[in-house]
Amino acid sequence: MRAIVRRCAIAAPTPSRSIKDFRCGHAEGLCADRSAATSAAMLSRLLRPAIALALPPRCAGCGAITDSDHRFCAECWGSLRFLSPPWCAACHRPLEYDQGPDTRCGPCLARPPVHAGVDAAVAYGPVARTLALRLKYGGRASLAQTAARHMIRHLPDDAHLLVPVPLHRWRIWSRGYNQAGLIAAALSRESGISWDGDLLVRSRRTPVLQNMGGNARRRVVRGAFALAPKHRPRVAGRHIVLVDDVYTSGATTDACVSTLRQAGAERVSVLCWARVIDTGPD
Ligand SMILES: O=P(O)(O)OC[C@H]1O[C@@H](O)[C@H](O)[C@@H]1O
Repeated sequence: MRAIVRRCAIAAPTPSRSIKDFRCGHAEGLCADRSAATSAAMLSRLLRPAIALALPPRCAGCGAITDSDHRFCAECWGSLRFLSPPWCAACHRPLEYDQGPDTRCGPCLARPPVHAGVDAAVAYGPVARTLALRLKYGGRASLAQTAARHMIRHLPDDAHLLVPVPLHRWRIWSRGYNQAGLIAAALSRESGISWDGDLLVRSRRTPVLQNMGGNARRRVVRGAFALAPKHRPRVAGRHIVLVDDVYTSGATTDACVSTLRQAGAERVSVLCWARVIDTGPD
């Protein structure tokens, strides 16, 4: 886990900012004209009190007014389950009690994972779900930063590159953004580690996974991801952190991890906002 959180005042290297990022307000730090940037900063300083009055910071869970941005109210905060050890040595699924550092859970013993660990800030529950839905379907881009601030403590120290789980281009077209890309960009700003949202692509459309069991999910996402040969040098021999909003069965991230490993990535860790913990068998 990340011992020291590095914070950057300016945007981290973003080799692949695309139009969707600009639409979502992620263009800070890109202003070429210095005086324009200064004027914009002054205007923003002047308008801040009025904006704070009209649009006060709100809890990401229930919408109650909070004292600052990216906070939860006391009730929602208290209901979040932050994930930490004891957990399975391979997939970090929480264990009921500490059974030693090398203990693996049943699913990891039955099928050794392709990833180098799965971490999530919180267990999937009502508040975690609300944040994820508002970010994904409600256009609340700033919630990516709220999520990232809680995910960063799980960022591996030796991570080289953050790669979001991609959406198919038609889904980007209809939604206007990739929620995983927004989280990766926010994590990049907070940690200083670069992200690349164009490297991995969803090369074919996949149905919405809701109401599907793990096996069905695996079937529909198998072979759905690709990495162009020209991008291989970016991942070869690297420790990649794959970023997503929600981890349910792991079908989506496993398919992405396999693609990245086939492209030469040395290790691929998974980092999500929320993880569904009690997934039963199919
Ligand atoms: O593949 P699993 O982990 O089952 O489901 C999680 C995926 O399903 C989507 O809604 C999420 O955004 C995430 O990409």
